[in-house]
Amino acid sequence: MISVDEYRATVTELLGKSAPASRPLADCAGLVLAEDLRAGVSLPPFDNSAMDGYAVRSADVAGADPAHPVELPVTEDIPAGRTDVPELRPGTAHRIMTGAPMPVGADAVVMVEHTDRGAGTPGMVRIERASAPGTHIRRAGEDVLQGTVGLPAGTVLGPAQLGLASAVGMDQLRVHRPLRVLVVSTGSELVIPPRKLRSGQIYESNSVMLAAAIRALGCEAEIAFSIDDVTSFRWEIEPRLGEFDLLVTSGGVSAGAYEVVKDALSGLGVNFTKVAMQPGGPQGNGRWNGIPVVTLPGNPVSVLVSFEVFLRPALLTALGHPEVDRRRVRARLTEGLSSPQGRRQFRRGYYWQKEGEVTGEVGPRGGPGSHLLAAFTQANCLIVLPEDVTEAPEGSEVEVWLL
Ligand SMILES: Nc1nc2c(c(=O)[nH]1)N[C@H]1C(S)=C(S)[C@@H](COP(=O)(O)OP(=O)(O)OC[C@H]3O[C@@H](n4cnc5c(N)ncnc54)[C@H](O)[C@@H]3O)O[C@H]1N2
Ligand code: MOO
Repeated sequence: MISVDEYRATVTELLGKSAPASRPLADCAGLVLAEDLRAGVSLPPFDNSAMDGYAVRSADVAGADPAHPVELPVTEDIPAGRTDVPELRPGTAHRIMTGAPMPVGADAVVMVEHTDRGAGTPGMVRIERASAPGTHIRRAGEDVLQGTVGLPAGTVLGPAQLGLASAVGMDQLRVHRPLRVLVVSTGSELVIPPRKLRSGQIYESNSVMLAAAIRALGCEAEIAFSIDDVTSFRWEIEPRLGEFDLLVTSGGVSAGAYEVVKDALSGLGVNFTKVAMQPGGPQGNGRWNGIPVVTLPGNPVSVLVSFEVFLRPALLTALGHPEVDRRRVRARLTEGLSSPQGRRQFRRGYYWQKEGEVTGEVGPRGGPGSHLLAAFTQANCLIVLPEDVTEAPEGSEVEVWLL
């Protein structure tokens, strides 16, 4: 048997790191920047008004207050987007909107609320507040300077990062290309909803879960199925391999008489092994026609736990993520648990933290059985019981991975 950590490292190495590729900005959410992004323009690109109001010379409105307003002629109107902004002559004001370029000659903006909005003498505005130099002006480059690194390589592209990329003029970004994954469920007992079940058949669930988990990381997933027949498995899957960066299968890897994945891929470059964990013991990995293959056991909970323990960190590494682990915390068990000697057990649990308490609590959801999928739907974490632990009493502290 191979250890969890050793197997995780093997799968991570197998997937490697995805090559950089250019993608439209709209398709980059959640992906990782592969190269430094230098700003093509400064932000703001020009001095502009932070308020709707009047651009003035501060000297012209010094001493203005509601009792002693200063009246100035309004000589221009500058909405945002105006590109020909005339100079402000001394003793005049320009009406200006938020985001509009500051005219040369103006050094302050008076908010419209501190004026009569031009409602008095036609063509004039009454300024009722003094304004120090620089008031309500957003300076060119105060956010980002042209030519500097706006986003370093390795940045995870969330809404703010994508917004900044667009703000400095990018329509494409160099990111670690998301992997295209072929997800194959195997089993002659499987039926895809809404077809009718016959006795002895079950509805398929692994491919739905795996595809959702893979897509949630930003990768692409396609689904295929195979009955437990080596010839039809190879016939269905082999011709499609070239379109994908990774093949993930479920089922057909343990010790029975019809282990389609094991029988089809043993000797072709895929190694089958047992990992010292529960669930998720029977595993396989390698290459088929040069394409990385990860074979997961068929039980649905084993599939999801194997994804969390091996595939998720490997895929995140391939995508260039700086952080590949779930957040891990210590929590007190609300119920005693037992675990097989020599295997790392991952139990489904629900974690919560009472207000004011440093250590949270965790209770199991469902037993250790790897067919108990409904219990997983009520879980928000995995409880980790190390290889040397066979009993974890109520009240003891355990490691918890927050999902
Ligand atoms: N003699 C032994 N038997 C088993 C061992 C063992 O070591 N010796 N290991 C057990 C463990 S642990 C697991 S996990 C399973 C893994 O078996 P396989 O990977 O070969 O998976 P299958 O037998 O094909 O399926 C297991 C179980 O899961 C259901 N299944 C499979 N695929 C799907 C799917 N896409 N959607 C929903 N459910 C699925 C399948 O019907 C079986 O009930 O082996 C144990 N046996
Ligand atoms: O190791 Mo199996 O994956 O318990 O269900």
